[in-house]
Amino acid sequence: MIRAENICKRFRLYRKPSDRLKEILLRRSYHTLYQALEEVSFQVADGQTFGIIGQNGAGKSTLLKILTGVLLPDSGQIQMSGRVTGLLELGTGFNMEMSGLDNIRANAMLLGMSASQIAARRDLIVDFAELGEFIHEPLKTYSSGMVMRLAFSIAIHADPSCFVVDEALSVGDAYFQQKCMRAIQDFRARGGSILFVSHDMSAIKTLCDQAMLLEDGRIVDIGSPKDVVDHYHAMLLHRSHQGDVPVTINRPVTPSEPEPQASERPASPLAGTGEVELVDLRLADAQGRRIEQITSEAPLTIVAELRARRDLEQPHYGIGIRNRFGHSVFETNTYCMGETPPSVAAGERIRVEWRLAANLIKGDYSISVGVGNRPYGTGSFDEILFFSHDLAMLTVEMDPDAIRYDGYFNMHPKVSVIHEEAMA
Ligand SMILES: Nc1ncnc2c1ncn2[C@@H]1O[C@H](COP(=O)(O)OP(=O)(O)OP(=O)(O)O)[C@@H](O)[C@H]1O
Repeated sequence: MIRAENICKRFRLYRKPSDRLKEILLRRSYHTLYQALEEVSFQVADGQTFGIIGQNGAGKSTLLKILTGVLLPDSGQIQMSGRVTGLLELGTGFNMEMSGLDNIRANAMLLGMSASQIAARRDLIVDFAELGEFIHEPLKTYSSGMVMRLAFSIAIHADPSCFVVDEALSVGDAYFQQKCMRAIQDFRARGGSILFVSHDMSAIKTLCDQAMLLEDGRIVDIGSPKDVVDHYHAMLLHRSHQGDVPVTINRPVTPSEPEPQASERPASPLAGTGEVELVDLRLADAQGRRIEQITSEAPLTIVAELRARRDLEQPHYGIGIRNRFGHSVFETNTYCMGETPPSVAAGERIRVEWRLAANLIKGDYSISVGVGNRPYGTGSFDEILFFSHDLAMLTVEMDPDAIRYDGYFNMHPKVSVIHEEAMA
């Protein structure tokens, strides 16, 4: 278990390296203070996977360094039931002049392992790292992938109660990454907890039990991974928006407020300028009847009725379908489809009809809707006027006449089986 309460960390920033020396010699302040973490509190139960997300510079690495003991917080309390290990900055605590074997000894001691524990684990660490004869060579002769192998092997064999999984893992080759993932899954199955820091939002939603969103060193949201990732996406839209009217994120939950009951909680953050209003969203079958359930493979129509409160010179309309894990199974928009919808005048009402084949596997899906203006690049917009997930639900039932399959979609396969005598 990890309980972090009101963690604060400030860094001194110097304009020039020589200012540090001047500060000591002249006993005058030559620095400014940068608040990297402010009042960060959270809890990770044993066996839980806790995701930490946020943009570059949000404070994720600083928090991990504090949890692993690499940095001390300025204030705040941390309670944990054992040690937290992970890769962090590769080679923290490694001596590049020493051999792999000597580094195992030194690094394991830094992690708090006793001499007898190190002796007992040494062969396991060496075998897992698969460095062959390089284990006797100085680390300066290693590639970054080889350093990562050694660092991971030590960290996972150091009997942590919590393991940090972050982007440093991606330094390893595909074979070793898979091996690491299996070791992490075994660790979790034995009741270990995991702090997972990633920019891969699908992985956060799939792997984590809870997630926390950091922004400028503060917690912006904490809760179910799907909600927190949605909040993060809304924040990114907010950032990319160029229009005169700012995007607001309609998500009133903050960590200091009591968590609302699930039924009271807004389904997903609604991001937008308020200049386009969603009047109605309905799902219809081939006969145009309003539905909430459909048979796989049947034609589906999604109708979004919108009202513009201002002129939109280059409007585009988007649609998204997500499965119950919040994974996008399909999303597109009129810009990405090469369409050029007509401009819209203030006060005008628009009906956007999407006709799709619902060739999805049996399950529950949610519908997302977006409206942007002035597209650029491969699918970005200068202005995000409306964007929200989970606005309607759709249940897909299996078509009894369709093939049986697993995965997300029926890709309508055709197959040929050719015997040797018939091969060219
Ligand atoms: N030793 C340091 N001295 C001064 N400032 C620092 C130091 N370490 C981090 N910072 C600053 O603290 C802020 C948070 O940095 P941190 O590395 O924790 O962010 P992050 O969320 O991990 O970002 P990224 O996703 O890019 O890894 C940044 O603005 C960074 O410049």
